[in-house]
Amino acid sequence: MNIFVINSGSSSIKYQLFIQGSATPLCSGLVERIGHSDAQITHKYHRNNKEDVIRIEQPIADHEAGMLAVAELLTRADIAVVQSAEDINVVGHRIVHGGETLTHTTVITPEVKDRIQALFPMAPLHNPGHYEGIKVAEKTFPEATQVAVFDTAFHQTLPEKAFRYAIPNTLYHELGIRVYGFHGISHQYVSREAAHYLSKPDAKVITIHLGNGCSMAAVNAGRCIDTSMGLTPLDGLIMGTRSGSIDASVLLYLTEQNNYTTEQLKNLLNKQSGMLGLTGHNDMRDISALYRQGIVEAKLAYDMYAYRIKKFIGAYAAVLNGLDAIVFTAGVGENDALARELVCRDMEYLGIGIDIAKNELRESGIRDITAFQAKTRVLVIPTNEELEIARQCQDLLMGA
Ligand SMILES: Nc1ncnc2c1ncn2[C@@H]1O[C@H](COP(=O)(O)OP(=O)(O)O)[C@@H](O)[C@H]1O
Ligand SMILES: CC(=O)OP(=O)(O)O
Ligand SMILES: [Mg+2]
Repeated sequence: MNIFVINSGSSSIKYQLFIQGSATPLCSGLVERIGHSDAQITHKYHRNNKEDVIRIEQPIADHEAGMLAVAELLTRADIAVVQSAEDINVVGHRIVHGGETLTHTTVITPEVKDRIQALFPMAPLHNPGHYEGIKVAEKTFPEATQVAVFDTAFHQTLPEKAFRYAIPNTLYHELGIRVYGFHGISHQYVSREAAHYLSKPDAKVITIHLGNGCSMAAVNAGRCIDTSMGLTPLDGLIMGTRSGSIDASVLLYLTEQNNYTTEQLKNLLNKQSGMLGLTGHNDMRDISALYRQGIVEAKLAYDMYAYRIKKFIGAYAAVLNGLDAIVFTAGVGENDALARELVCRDMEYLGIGIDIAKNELRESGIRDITAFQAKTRVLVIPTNEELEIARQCQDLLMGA
């Protein structure tokens, strides 16, 4: 069985093709900077037992165009990862928002598609791209079983005291307004990897997923008990273009005093805020370069970014009533030593400290950057949402 996994984030599409049971993909790739004229596809595949890479730079207007380009690469005769589209048996899709009804990995039916579409307002940067991805995959791989794996599923174990908002009960019961939480596929994967690494199945772990979107989870013995995103992937940490937590009155103020429309507010908080709003850039590579040049906006933005994470670490150490490890993951978490250093600075009270030299090393695999004799382990664990999705597809279809 060949499983093709599609992970579309807000700014990128990642994909991997697995043979059932193998953790090493036949090919993998990344479409970056979707919506920009200098978008890029990096496609890696194996030929004659060695890895080849193709890089294509071309404008990619949206997720549909990105998906079409990927589908073409997969079956391109000169690469021949698969002979034809029929060789793909399963397509696993990452779906950010499953709401209250789509709580487990499931085969995609017309009804599932309708529900994903109905959730567009709750994941405006994501579910529309996923929906396009499903439509393209159905056309390109008509023989394959399409499977949805939800970012919200891992957070279904949150206790009610953690997932409810203190607003009238009817808004929860009638409209489903509650904390759902996101990046669950990643939090699940890295928290399990951390527990293995620590040889401690009942480990208390805080996972910190810092990509374009950023979120944290408190995981106790493999069960998620709290998380920083909410009804939508806007709440919590400061992100590339999203504000994270903000007093809801700011929105009322802007509406009443400055005539902002809901469309303007949506754009403001989702697309113009976060690191972009503070520095004019949303890619941490650009912002860290500015930080090192001493640009004050970049310094303040990094300090705010790290400070918000610190506050959640404190909160989650409290709700876990203990802490074995914190885990950094995703694009920023895995690559940005400065962000990790600022987060872990002055955290001795919680037993957190990092080895500055180890923090700067660039190595693949799990990295333990804990300072000598610090009580809480600080780990950098590369996430692999695609492998987690492939495993969940396999479990669903093989009945494991
Ligand atoms: N070497 C690096 N240093 C700092 N940040 C990086 C580096 N590489 C990638 N990033 C950051 O990772 C982000 C993308 O993370 P990723 O997890 O792939 O996000 P998403 O899934 O939301 O598209 C980029 O916006 C960039 O800021
Ligand atoms: C939920 C979310 O924000 O996802 P991503 O980080 O992939 O945009
Ligand atoms: Mg992501």
